[in-house]
Amino acid sequence: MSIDRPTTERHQVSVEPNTTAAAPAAAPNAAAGAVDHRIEVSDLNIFYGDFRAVADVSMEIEARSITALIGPSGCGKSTFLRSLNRMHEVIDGAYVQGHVMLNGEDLYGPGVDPVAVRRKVGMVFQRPNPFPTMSIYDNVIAGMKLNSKRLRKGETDEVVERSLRGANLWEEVKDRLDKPGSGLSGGQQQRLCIARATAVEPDVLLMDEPCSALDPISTLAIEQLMLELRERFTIVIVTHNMQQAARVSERTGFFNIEGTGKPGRLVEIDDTSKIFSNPSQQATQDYVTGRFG
Ligand SMILES: Nc1ncnc2c1ncn2[C@@H]1O[C@H](COP(=O)(O)OP(=O)(O)OP(=O)(O)O)[C@@H](O)[C@H]1O
Repeated sequence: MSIDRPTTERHQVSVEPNTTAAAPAAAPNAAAGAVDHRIEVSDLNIFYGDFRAVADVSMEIEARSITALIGPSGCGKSTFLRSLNRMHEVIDGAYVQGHVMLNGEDLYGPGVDPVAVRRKVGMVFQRPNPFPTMSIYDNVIAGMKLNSKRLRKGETDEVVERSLRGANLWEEVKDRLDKPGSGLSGGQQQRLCIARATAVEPDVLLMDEPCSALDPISTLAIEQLMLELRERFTIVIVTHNMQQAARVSERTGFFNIEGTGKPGRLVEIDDTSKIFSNPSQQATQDYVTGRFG
């Protein structure tokens, strides 16, 4: 889409799901009575003007787990992901019909402020996009500043350290926090973007092909980080890399498209191990075994 295209990364045949990522029966650290950050999407249709890009999606996204969205190019994965924090609305003429519930609140309900939605539902993009001239420190607190709260230095120091530690970046940058974020490697920049997204303590983290611009070592670091972050956040990731979906996610949703000009649809969503070994739908089987896409 006009949103970033994937690079050369393509899915492979014969993907072995990583059973170590198997879904815990209950959210790992969901305290009794705590609000769980589960998402319920019902009858969601997403339009760019007259064009319906995504049709009739209903799904439940489990709290504090990783849900991967896979499917061929143009089937609407990024569009759907962006609709989960109303990010698609930055495109003129884009709108949705349907409901996205988070913590019992409809993110599309009357009077709901999209900026408030994006505070609860953070996003990490395909290409690391730290503010280039801003220091590492200021990058981390950029979102908090936008939220307009006046912050004391002691407070921000604490947030910066906590967020960078949480993104497994602290040790690498603690001695150069005043240097520009653009001076970091691609993988470090992506971890900086994750620190920035988590600094505002969102409930949900959306990741749109977060590793597709990274080398294998940095990819591994981000995947490891995702497994740690799922203890605290509900994570939804779009990926073209089926091994990645199998390695990190507990649930996988397969989207498909019948042809050019047709809307993308959710074919099925299930436990990742089932999607890759014994999916319910033939189209899913064909896709995960590399017969098309
Ligand atoms: N800004 C836009 N205006 C109009 N149509 C758009 C826009 N962005 C995306 N689309 C269309 O919406 C459909 C879904 O695109 P989307 O990028 O969400 O699919 P995708 O599955 O994420 O694709 P890819 O894997 O190639 O990134 C496509 O037909 C695309 O051309």
